[in-house]
Amino acid sequence: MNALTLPDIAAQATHHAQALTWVGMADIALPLHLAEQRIAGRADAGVSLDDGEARGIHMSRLYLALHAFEQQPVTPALLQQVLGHFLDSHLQLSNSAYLTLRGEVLLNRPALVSPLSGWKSYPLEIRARQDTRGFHVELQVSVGYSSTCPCSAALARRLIQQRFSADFADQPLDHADVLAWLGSTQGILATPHSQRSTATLQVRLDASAAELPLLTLIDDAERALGTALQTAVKRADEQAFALANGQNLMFCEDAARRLHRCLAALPLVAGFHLRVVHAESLHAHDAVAESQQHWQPS
Ligand SMILES: Nc1nc2c(ncn2[C@@H]2O[C@H](COP(=O)(O)OP(=O)(O)OP(=O)(O)O)[C@@H](O)[C@H]2O)c(=O)[nH]1
Repeated sequence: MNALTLPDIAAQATHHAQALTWVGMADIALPLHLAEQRIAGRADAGVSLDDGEARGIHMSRLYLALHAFEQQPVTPALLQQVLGHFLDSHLQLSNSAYLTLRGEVLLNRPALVSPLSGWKSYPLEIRARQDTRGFHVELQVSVGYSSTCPCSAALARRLIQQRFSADFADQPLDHADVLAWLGSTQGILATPHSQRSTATLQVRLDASAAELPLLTLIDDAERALGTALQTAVKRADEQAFALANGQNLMFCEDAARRLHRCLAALPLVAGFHLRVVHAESLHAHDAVAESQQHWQPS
């Protein structure tokens, strides 16, 4: 029995004519080349079914077109080529093609002070679309960082001032006594709260972008925040991290504004959306801020 003798249900006419917005496959396992590494990816591949009379699309044609990612790094040109295959293999059926790739890259990050390094993971998503309006590609990546509450820091400082005032009332200030007091927990009696935080950055690339600016996006965002999560940490690194947090006190609004400025300065970015989530240690809920520029949800 060969393909010619097998019934092709997809090619039949349907009894309930209706065009469909998206038809395809979700969560396909797929190796991807990104950031000069091979990662375990997942793909959602689909097309619109504009011919409402046609029973179905040809799933295998979309699936086989994904093989192109096995040999080459993911670039806007490759995404456009694969979407072109989706449409070419669905002539008269589909006007729009969609592809979402998901995965995470591991980047080796140096410690702040010690000569150590370790791996940090960055979840990412790439969404591409080819339709009558043209080719459209978005890159999304999540970046973890630390945020120390500026209000909490100010309140802690006030308590320290009050304790200082009480402990050194009615006595001349002695340098050695003050130094010892500064190093004691009864002197520095309050600390501000910090939280592990996440920025989810989505950028829509300009049509002329030849590469996905994954590393630039991550590096620039971490630089803008100043308190990226660390990997290998010795005490010297932890002390440097404490200093970085103290010098970068951030409400979620502050983090969002820093990142807005950072994304607005990136070349070949036509629009962006960002969302920061501070998983509060003061509350049992999160503090969240969003910002965007020239952004329409896809
Ligand atoms: N359209 C459609 N196909 C499905 C679905 N679920 C499973 N399939 C199967 O996907 C398989 C591949 O479909 P096609 O790409 O049309 O396969 P084919 O007819 O051998 O390939 P072509 O000759 O290229 O059309 C078929 O065996 C379908 O039964 C579904 O919900 N919709």
